[in-house]
Amino acid sequence: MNYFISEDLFVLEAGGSLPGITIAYHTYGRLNADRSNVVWVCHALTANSDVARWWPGVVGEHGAIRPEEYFIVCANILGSCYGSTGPVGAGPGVGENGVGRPENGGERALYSAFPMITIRDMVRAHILLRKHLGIGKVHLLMGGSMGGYQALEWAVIEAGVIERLFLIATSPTESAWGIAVHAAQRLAIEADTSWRDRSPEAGQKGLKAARAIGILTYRNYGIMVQKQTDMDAEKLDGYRAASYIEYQGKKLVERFNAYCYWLLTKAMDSHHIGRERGGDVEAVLRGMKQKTLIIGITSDILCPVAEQRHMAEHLPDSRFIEIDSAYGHDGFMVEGDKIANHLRDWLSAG
Ligand SMILES: CC(=O)SCCNC(=O)CCNC(=O)[C@H](O)C(C)(C)COP(=O)(O)OP(=O)(O)OC[C@H]1O[C@@H](n2cnc3c(N)ncnc32)[C@H](O)[C@@H]1OP(=O)(O)O
Ligand SMILES: N[C@@H](CCO)C(=O)O
Repeated sequence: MNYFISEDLFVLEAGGSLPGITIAYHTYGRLNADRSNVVWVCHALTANSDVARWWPGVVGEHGAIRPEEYFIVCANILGSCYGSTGPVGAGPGVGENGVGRPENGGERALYSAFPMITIRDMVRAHILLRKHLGIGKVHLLMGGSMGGYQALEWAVIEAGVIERLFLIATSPTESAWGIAVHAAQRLAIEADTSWRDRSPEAGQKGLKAARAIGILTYRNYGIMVQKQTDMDAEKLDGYRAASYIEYQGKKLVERFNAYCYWLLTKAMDSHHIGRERGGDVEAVLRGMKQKTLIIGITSDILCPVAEQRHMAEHLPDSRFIEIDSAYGHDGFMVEGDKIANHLRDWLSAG
């Protein structure tokens, strides 16, 4: 893990500011002589900069994007808890779920006093890092779900820097459905009596419930019935599906923080590539010149394929592919091999 620190005032889109920011990031491979082999990956809500770990089929030694060929960068998003500036502080020593203390002058936690951020703020932080790394062109910018939100924004903001795009399970605006899901998740966090305590443990029960709500939208009816149906017809309690959902909530609490989750769902709600650009999403898409691969997952109930098809219809130079996966929205991470095959094929077509 590397850390980039910018000591300049970072003015936020919604009106607040941060006195400086820290960005935690991973790189894999080497920049080639003419700096033309950069692949930048934007991660989704609860992932982190170690993309080779969470997207192994797609990025890494055995993936479509290999460090032998590309200089791969992935940065932890602003507002998260994996080392970048966020509600629980930043820098080495801050634990993933915010528990721990910053070392080496790392930033202190602001908790609920942390200002509102948007997807554009995340992108502007990535741009600072891009410049710091001496990268002039990004050959391929890619992301799924909220990672795709950042990729789209970045491709609009720096049209001359981003050469190609790969977008999966994502959309040019947050849908009313997504906003409603996030509102329900924040209600769960806010209902926790420890919420807003000035502690990294605040809101953990609420976070568990919020993740449980999220899982219902990251999966779907089919996979739940297929994997979690009880065979014991005599049961009256202790069902597998209930235990699965509870376990998923508990697992997230061990690696994520309620303040960050609350803040990042707000940032997702703000996603709209037409904002301050005339409001016309289709016109903004038509103005994007990058060669773009778009993948939708047929069973995705959070960002349904209709959203990706809509993007493909308006982006001037795109290839659109639907993949079948039982996993729904999270198929964008689980189906690494299928995704890698389409990505390789698209990249080799030039
Ligand atoms: C630091 C890191 O961990 S790096 C990766 C961190 N995660 C991210 O980056 C975010 C993106 N990743 C994700 O959202 C997820 O990891 C995904 C989508 C890729 C895969 O989800 P998973 O939870 O691993 O898969 P799945 O839904 O099949 O659940 C499997 C887990 O549920 C458990 N489980 C399955 N059925 C049940 C049940 N009935 N009751 C209780 N537990 C159950 C399994 O034992 C397994 O546990 P484990 O994760 O401790 O091995
Ligand atoms: N499972 C994903 C969902 C959001 O795309 C995550 O936790 O980041």
